[in-house]
Amino acid sequence: MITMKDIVREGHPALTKVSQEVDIPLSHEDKALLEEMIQFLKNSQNEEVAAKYNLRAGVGIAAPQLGINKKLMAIHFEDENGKLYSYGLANPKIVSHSVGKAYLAGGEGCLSVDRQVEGYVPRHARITLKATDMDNNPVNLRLKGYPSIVFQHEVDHLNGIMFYDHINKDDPFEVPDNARPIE
Ligand SMILES: CNC(=O)c1cccc(C)c1Nc1nc(N2CCN(c3ccccc3Cl)CC2)nc(N2CSC[C@H]2C(=O)NC)n1
Ligand code: NI
Repeated sequence: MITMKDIVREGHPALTKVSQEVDIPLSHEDKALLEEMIQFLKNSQNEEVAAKYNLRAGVGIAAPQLGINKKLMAIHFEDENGKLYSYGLANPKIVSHSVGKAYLAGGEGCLSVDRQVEGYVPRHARITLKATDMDNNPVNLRLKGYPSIVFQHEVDHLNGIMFYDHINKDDPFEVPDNARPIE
């Protein structure tokens, strides 16, 4: 099972590299890795399991965070309406996005960053994302709100980008024009 010792932290080269696309259909190894990544997210959100294995809670994780520079990422969470987002994705690509921006009012956290980095992370408000899922099916997702932010955070990891790269250095809490806060 994946635990915090498997997650590389800031300064590890895997986090700033552009990862490689994976072959489709997925190899057994890549599919198994996606399954393990989803299981980690479920474990991290379960109070008992997280306490037992000292896991930090996350709703997304990308293979570079495990030191593996492959374009593989996992997302697992329920939104406020109880809609389940649970995906193991290969070669995700943002194919279109809104002009408008959005940001998490609470800022962003990352399993590979062991410190609080203050500031708003401006991102596209809405995105259309294409990818291949764990069963080798094409996925075409139109996302907005919190899900849109989470998917963008993880796609960034596959391109070697950390959330704080987006924070305005002069004014971390500057609200970009036509940006909306996501509570
Ligand atoms: C510094 N301020 C903050 O962190 C921050 C502060 C306030 C609000 C938000 C909204 C913040 N921001 C933020 N909160 C989260 N979680 C909220 C708690 N939750 C969780 C916790 C416990 C059980 C189950 C669950 Cl579900 C896990 C997820 N996650 C992310 N990110 C950035 S996008 C990828 C995602 C990620 O998984 N990071 C590890 N950001
Ligand atoms: Ni992260």
